[in-house]
Amino acid sequence: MNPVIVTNPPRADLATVDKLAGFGVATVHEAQGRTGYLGPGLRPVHLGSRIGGTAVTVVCWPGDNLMIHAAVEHCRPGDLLVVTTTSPNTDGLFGELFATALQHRGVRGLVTTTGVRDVAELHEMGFPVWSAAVSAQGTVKATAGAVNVPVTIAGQLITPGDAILADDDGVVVVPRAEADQAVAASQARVDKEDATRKAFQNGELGLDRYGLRDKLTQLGVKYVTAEEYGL
Ligand SMILES: O=C([O-])CC(=O)C(=O)O
Ligand SMILES: [Mg+2]
Repeated sequence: MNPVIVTNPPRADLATVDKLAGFGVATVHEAQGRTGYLGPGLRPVHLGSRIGGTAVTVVCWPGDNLMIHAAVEHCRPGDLLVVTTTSPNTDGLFGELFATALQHRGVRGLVTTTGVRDVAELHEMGFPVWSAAVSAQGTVKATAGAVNVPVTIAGQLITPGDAILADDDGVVVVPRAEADQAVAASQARVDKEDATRKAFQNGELGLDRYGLRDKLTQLGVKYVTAEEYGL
């Protein structure tokens, strides 16, 4: 671990981030070729938020939130804090006091591979959090880590300034350089799904709409009566 704090990294355009957030995590993940999803291990502490922001990354040591304190002063309006640790740890590194400081700076939310606490207060404040755990376990402020360096969560690379989108389905990262392309691809997917939804509302089957009957035949799937099957 190289202890470093990187200041003012370039960020994705916030209007573009807001457009991406509006599409939702599943749509953007699909639209960018089923990449960027940070996995089912990161869950919203409270349901019902759909946000996007630009990543400020933090690498802490397990059970140590020193670098979150260091990161706060480098946060700008529109950012979203992304915290991970040098090895897996579910202690409650983050709570309402950090959220208060971040809200003051215009930070939109937190994504962390650790645990968080003060969840009732976080809910009351309207500060959205995605975490691996809820844990009251307290932590120390002792060990140097890093702020605004590239990190990997669930195999996905997050570079500071990338777009991070989060909703009830989880969290997805969109690389800064690919944000415009992801907007176009997501809009195309929404248009396609709008047409599919209308068709389903009219009773059309996915089997016919997607040409899946032939596929079933090709795969050797046979129709048999319940009697033939012995039911
Ligand atoms: O202070 C801590 O260690 C974490 C916390 O509970 C808070 O931010 O309120
Ligand atoms: Mg607290």
